[in-house]
Amino acid sequence: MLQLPSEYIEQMKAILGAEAEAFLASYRLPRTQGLRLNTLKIKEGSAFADKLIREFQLEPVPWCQTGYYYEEPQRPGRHPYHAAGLYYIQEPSAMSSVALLKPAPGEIVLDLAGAPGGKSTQIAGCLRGEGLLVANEIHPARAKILSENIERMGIQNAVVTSAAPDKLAAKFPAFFDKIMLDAPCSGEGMFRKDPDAIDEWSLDHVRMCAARQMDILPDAVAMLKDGGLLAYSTCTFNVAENEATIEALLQRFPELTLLQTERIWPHKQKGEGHFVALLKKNESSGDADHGVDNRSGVKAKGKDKPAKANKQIVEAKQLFGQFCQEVLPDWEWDSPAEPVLYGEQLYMLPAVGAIGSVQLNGLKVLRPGLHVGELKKNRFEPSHALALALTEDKLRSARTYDLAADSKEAEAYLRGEALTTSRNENGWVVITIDGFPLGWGKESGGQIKNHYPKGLRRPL
Ligand SMILES: C[S@@+](CC[C@H](N)C(=O)[O-])C[C@H]1O[C@@H](n2cnc3c(N)ncnc32)[C@H](O)[C@@H]1O
Repeated sequence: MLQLPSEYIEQMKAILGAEAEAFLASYRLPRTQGLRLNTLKIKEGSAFADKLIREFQLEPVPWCQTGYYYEEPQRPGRHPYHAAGLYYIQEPSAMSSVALLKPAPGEIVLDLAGAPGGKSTQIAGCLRGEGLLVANEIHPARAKILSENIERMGIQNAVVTSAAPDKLAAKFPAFFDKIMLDAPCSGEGMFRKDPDAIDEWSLDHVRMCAARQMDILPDAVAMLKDGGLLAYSTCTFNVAENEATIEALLQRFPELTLLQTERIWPHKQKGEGHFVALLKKNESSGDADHGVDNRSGVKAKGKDKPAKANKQIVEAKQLFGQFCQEVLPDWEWDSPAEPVLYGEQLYMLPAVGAIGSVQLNGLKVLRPGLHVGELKKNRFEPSHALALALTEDKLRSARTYDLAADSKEAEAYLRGEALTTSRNENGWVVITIDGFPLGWGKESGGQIKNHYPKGLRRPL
């Protein structure tokens, strides 16, 4: 049984009254674990989705259509399908906030406190490749993990930034249709998963978290379009960081209306616990759009760009085009995108909602759209992100080498080893498992050199 601070027990008794006993008894039960299918790669209701459900003995999460529970001893996070981005491991109650926000294809959405990426990848699934996701995380090391998860899930229409909320708000006033703020909190719903979180808990810490949430929220409000929706969530139970924070926010911003709140309790539902509030920013009567129209900004800058930079982009596009002819004949962009070069790295920035390279200037951007590849002295080297973004339709006539998920070869590839083939082909090849892309290899003379990123390789 976990040792809970007496002040925490008192707090929960004050909130829950007669229910507190059942709540406290939930600490004797094992934590709940879940995963969310990546609908950018697997169709809901498909034979493959059914196979995964059987293989990992998954049970549906009631509040999220793509969410499932799994139980020990299943370890889906260790399976090669995880490396292929077929699902995201996520605590089931954490799936509730995006389910309430309901991002829709074509919308411009911000995930303000995004790492490690549970909500961001769920939002991207809802957008289905159309629209734009800005996934932000203030802490650089955590932003890197967020960026890797965006890549693994094969998301094309996301920009990953690492900025403090006020810096982001200065760049994106009244810009987003929907904003998710999964706020840093005292994490009372994390105690079963991470007993160390109990040591960090104190009433002072709760007060500090509530104050920090009130620091971040005005920046979220500033970035929301009139008529836009804001989902605020925490994985904590106390009132100060939840209902009281929302109350203070409504007092300060009369243009906000509270539409709904939801709580998941571990003694009532199968989940570790979550709070979410959905707020609407009312339409203002006059100056409707305070958004910076950056389409014109991008164009103006485009004209001013040194000829050399434009020439480089044209060359980069040509090299990528040649590469596609040879390796990915069916490649097509799912939605409009603008090529951008960061040094030798070619990205495709979603041309949605007037976001442009100008607007990103001055921000730490880890991923300005899909990383397509690197230019290396008149040759093009494809990026890992490009492989992971390949869907069935784009792989149809691609050069591939398929491995069975349970094969020794799949394990060897994930460890970074070369593969031996009996075929006589040369050039870049997409390594797939059971038809899903896992990374790149380069084939020559019966050998496939391993291009799985070194940082992702599994130890022997
Ligand atoms: C609850 S976690 C986000 C989890 C994430 N939404 C997910 O679903 O995977 C809160 C995040 O807020 C970040 N954070 C901490 N202080 C912050 C601040 N002052 N402003 C914005 N974000 C902050 C933390 O680094 C952490 O990654």
